[in-house]
Amino acid sequence: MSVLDDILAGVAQDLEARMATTSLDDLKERAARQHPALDPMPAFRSDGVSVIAEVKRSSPSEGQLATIKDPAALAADYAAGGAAAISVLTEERRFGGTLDDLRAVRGTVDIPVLRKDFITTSYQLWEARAAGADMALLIVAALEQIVLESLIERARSIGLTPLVEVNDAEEVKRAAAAGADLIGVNARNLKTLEVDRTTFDRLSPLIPDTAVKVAASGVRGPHDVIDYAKSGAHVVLVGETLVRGDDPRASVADLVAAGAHPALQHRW
Ligand SMILES: O=C(O)c1ccccc1NCC(=O)[C@H](O)[C@H](O)COP(=O)(O)O
Repeated sequence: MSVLDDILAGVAQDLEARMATTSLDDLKERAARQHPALDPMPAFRSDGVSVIAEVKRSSPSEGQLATIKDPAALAADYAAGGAAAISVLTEERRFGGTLDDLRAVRGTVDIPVLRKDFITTSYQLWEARAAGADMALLIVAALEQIVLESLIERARSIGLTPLVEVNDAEEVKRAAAAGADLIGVNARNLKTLEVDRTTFDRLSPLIPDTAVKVAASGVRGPHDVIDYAKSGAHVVLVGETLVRGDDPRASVADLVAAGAHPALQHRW
């Protein structure tokens, strides 16, 4: 069993328990009471490299990373540092995240918020919107093509922007065929946990020019933002480096400043 299979099995059990206590109709009512979802794409398509800063307590690869008693305060620091969006890990068993974290972050920042989880059903998309998310992660490696296509469509229909994650050339083809326009290349192979920062450089040319390209994982500092930008990244998604540092606001600001260098302007 791969790490991803193991995570998905735990997520399915936890999902079953939530579905037994909260009906889909209830989620839809809560979603209807939320403000309309924010669109992250204009910021992602603007000049410079945007930063998605992640609230991440622990991970299968590293174990505990940071306690994060107040995810909303951390997100506020990220926003003050210039983050274009906040990613909130809501998976509990391996990442120590919750939907309450997402709700708290949503209640504090006015930039788009991503639900980072292992989504395989439309119920989880409704949970995301009901908690105030604007974006939802869809991992190609975790989904049959027909399910990927229907979740992209469902996400959009309820106002969420789907971030479609890939790790190899075949998955890029599948994401493009499914109509994804926000494609994240994860340097971390979710089956082996190996991080290979060259993955983005290899896959970037295969992503349609019309899509926003996100480089996820393994960003240790401004030099990695510059390297990813030179390979065509419009956005970087950063977790571990930010939660391990002493000053999240300054760390985000350093990444944003690196991505704003005039030599790295987008060519749409
Ligand atoms: O982070 C992990 O160990 C991990 C393991 C298995 C599935 C997903 C995992 N991480 C999710 C992510 O995609 C990262 O949190 C995100 O890209 C940020 O990465 P990093 O900056 O390296 O923390």
